[in-house]
Amino acid sequence: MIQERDNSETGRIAILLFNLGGPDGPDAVRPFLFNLFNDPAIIGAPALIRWAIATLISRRRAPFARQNYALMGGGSPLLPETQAQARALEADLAGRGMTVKTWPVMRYWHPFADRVAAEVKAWSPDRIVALPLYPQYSTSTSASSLKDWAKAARRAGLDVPTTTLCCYPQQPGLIRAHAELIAERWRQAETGADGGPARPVRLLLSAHGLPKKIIERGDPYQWQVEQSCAAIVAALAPLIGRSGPDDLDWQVCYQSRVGPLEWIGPSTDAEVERAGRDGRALIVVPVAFVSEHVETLVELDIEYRELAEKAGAMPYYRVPTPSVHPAFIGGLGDLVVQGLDRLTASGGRPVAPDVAGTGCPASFSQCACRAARLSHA
Ligand SMILES: C=CC1=C(C)c2cc3[nH]c(cc4nc(cc5[nH]c(cc1n2)c(C)c5CCC(=O)O)C(CCC(=O)O)=C4C)c(C)c3C=C
Ligand SMILES: [Fe+2]
Ligand SMILES: [Fe+2]
Repeated sequence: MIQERDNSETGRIAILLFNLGGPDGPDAVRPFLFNLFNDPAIIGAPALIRWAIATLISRRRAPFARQNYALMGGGSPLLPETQAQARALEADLAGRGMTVKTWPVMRYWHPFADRVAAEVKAWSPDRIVALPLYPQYSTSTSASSLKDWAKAARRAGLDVPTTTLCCYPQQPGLIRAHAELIAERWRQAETGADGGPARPVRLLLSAHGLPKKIIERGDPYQWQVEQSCAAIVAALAPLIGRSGPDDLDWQVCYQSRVGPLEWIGPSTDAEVERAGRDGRALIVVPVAFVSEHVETLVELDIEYRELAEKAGAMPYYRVPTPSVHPAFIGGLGDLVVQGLDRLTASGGRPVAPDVAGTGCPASFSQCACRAARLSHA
């Protein structure tokens, strides 16, 4: 349901859309990788050792990563995708009578937080909404971006009442967008629309993985991914004429493993192979990304598709990310309105938590829903 606002009530609102960032050309691949591996949220070693590790890994990984980015024209589409989401969100909120300006803020490549903080200060907003484009909270993503922003805002002398959206693993618009996008592919798969005979279908809900030790330290990411997946399958079932989640063949799995550490599982590649052994067609859904980039356009569309062909898990359908799906953008709009309401109710200060019953497993310092005293949406 759209929540209406009138302009005089809301003032000038700056919305920050946080994401990871991606190289904008071949020369940017190595410095982008360096920035990523030099982040203490990714490699938790002392600064000098981390710098040396980041230098080494980025040098080694760059040629291989460059080949993947070359398959998308040399650079990442993540920034243009995020800019399209920013325009769509501005249009959604304009339709509710709100004056907003939206900035993408990237963690490891341009536009960096320092530049955006200077631009936001020059625009002179009355309030700021910090909205990570990560539905599921992780210390390695949302927390890293929010810390980076807090430092940049201090350096820029930007001191404006701010509401921070922690995470929204079950936000109804997000879930509906996923379910509708899956349902389209499901109908094609079940009718054998690609020319082949229809086979039983397995749904793989694939999220970016994380090293196990990050989860063991209390990061709520995996728990929230599982919450998203359960909600998506529950919303999907009636759209495809099933009685509920138990009436569907579905599996949560984790992609994009990097480095020698043990990562959470099951891995998406192992699940693709298992689907082949079980004689299943596959529908693969990226559940932790909200836009297209190397992990979807190369890893899911090329690498896992090839694996599925080899394993006999065909046909293989990849569901698009929520991107500018109206239900998803409307859901982001609702989150913005709810965040601003909390800020108003608290007179500009973070509000008392509504965390009872969320079951969030994170320790106090590790999930913004508690640290920033916000609730899960
Ligand atoms: C849910 C989102 C993400 C989590 C969690 C995450 C953790 C994480 N990532 C790496 C290492 C790499 N990630 C890379 C690309 C990449 N990662 C995400 C999202 C999450 N990462 C996105 C959206 C992208 C795409 C960037 C783009 O192209 O625009 C890469 C670079 C690609 C490559 O070389 O494979 C690396 C490296 C780690 C180590 C990690 C958790 C500790
Ligand atoms: Fe990543
Ligand atoms: Fe939490």
